[in-house]
Amino acid sequence: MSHFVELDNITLRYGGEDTGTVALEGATLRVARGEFVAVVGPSGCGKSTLMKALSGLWPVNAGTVIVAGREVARPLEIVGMAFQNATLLPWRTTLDNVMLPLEIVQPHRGRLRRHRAEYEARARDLLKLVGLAGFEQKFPWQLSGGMQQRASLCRALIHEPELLILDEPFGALDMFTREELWGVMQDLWMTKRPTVILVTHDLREAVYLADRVHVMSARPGRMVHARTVDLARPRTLEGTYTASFTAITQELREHISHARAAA
Ligand SMILES: Nc1ncnc2c1ncn2[C@@H]1O[C@H](COP(=O)(O)OP(=O)(O)OP(=O)(O)O)[C@@H](O)[C@H]1O
Repeated sequence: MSHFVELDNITLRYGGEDTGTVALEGATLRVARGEFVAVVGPSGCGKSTLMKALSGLWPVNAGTVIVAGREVARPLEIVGMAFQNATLLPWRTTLDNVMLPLEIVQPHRGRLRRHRAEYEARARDLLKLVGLAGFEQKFPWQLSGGMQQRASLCRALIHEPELLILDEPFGALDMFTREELWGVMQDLWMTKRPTVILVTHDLREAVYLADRVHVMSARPGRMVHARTVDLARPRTLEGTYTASFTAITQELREHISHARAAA
């Protein structure tokens, strides 16, 4: 069966052959369409690098990257991204920040002028879904960090990307806000069903959100363990304290400890 995302035996090196840093070596990851996958691993193991390879932002030295049946050779347009910092443009309102990808990505770019009302309604719907109704005309600096991150999730989804890459999107937030946004993210995913790849340091976050969690080795990174999370959805915060949930986080923790010790 061909998967929506196929990273096969990737090697990626920053810098020259002799002096460079080998960030990934023999990394393989397959994700089916509509799946939610999390990637965890020791610090500096190459998680963000894997996302750069996947999105076409950085070319690989060996191996293949295939998304939606096509080899990735340049930055992908069917991808939405959100990072640790919300990176909203301070001079744009929340609504205009969310609509930004529509000004860049085709076919929306060509349609935006004539169909602005339709697109604006889509942006307002998304903002409502994440609890930001009424904040459309506020500027980023008038929002809390958690609200900015909600807006950045809307921006990542506005062009209805088939693939959503989330690199530590909740990492800079306090624990309560982070937990709240897990629920928001789960709702967004259950409503829109994009394929999601989430990089995180937080094992509770990974298990709460993902269908499957992949553990990477220390650098040079490759996949060393995959754990299916077969807990019913929608998942709840209370559920993260049950024995079946903590058994999974514990198992993942042990794999990460081994990966760190082997470094
Ligand atoms: N642009 C770059 N040039 C040179 N080396 C880089 C570059 N980006 C990352 N690296 C190195 O590649 C390795 C993997 O980095 P990467 O950011 O992918 O790890 P990570 O697993 O996401 O880290 P963390 O968990 O700390 O966020 C690290 O040793 C890092 O220093």
